[in-house]
Amino acid sequence: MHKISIYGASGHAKVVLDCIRSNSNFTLGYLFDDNPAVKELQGIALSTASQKKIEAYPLVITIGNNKIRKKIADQLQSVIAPPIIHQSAVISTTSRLGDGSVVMPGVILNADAQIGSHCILNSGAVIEHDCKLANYVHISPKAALAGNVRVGEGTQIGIGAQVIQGITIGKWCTIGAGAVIIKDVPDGATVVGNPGRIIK
Ligand SMILES: CC(=O)SCCNC(=O)CCNC(=O)[C@H](O)C(C)(C)COP(=O)(O)OP(=O)(O)OC[C@H]1O[C@@H](n2cnc3c(N)ncnc32)[C@H](O)[C@@H]1OP(=O)(O)O
Repeated sequence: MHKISIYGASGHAKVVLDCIRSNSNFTLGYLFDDNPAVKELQGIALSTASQKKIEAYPLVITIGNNKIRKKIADQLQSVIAPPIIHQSAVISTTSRLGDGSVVMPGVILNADAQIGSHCILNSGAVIEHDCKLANYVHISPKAALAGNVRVGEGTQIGIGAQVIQGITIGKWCTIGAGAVIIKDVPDGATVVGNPGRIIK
């Protein structure tokens, strides 16, 4: 079994811990958090993030906010963990997942999809064939991307949102909960509703 450390004692971390527990290849190494006031998560004691401990095992950054996850990843001098995949996820053998990415229960990742590093594919998300997601993307629970969708770095697709086939969504966008995206979305936009409209 390979030890994996996690950085960020958050609610998101609890689900990543479940993913680690569901996977016979991995067991928990250290658990870190920036906030010295946080002492434990689910009864697991936090470790002091000394460089020696940070480097001891490959790391997954368990911070849901995409910008903060990127900031921490840029700061840390550590080997990043291979993708952590809950055993209930259905992952095409022809798809690719970058290091530091996490795949929550019930995800479907279909043929030839390519997922960057430090991404979150959250519970029950569907990522169809040939989708391409850049680094630090978060696909929230039950969101669905049809075939050939492109998603730029740091973008969050909100819970239950749907994106039709062939759409390109830019970098650091926010797609609102339940939005239906039928047109390309420029970098940095916030889009809500059905059909999706830009509000920021
Ligand atoms: C495991 C987990 O928990 S993963 C986390 C999953 N979480 C999500 O998916 C959250 C997604 N976030 C949202 O949907 C948010 O509402 C956002 C980011 C789109 C907008 O948030 P804010 O920037 O704070 O916008 P705000 O709440 O001020 O709303 C602005 C306007 O958009 C509307 N609006 C906001 N969100 C939505 C939405 N999802 N669908 C339709 N309209 C919306 C508001 O009603 C408001 O309209 P008004 O100006 O006519 O009053």
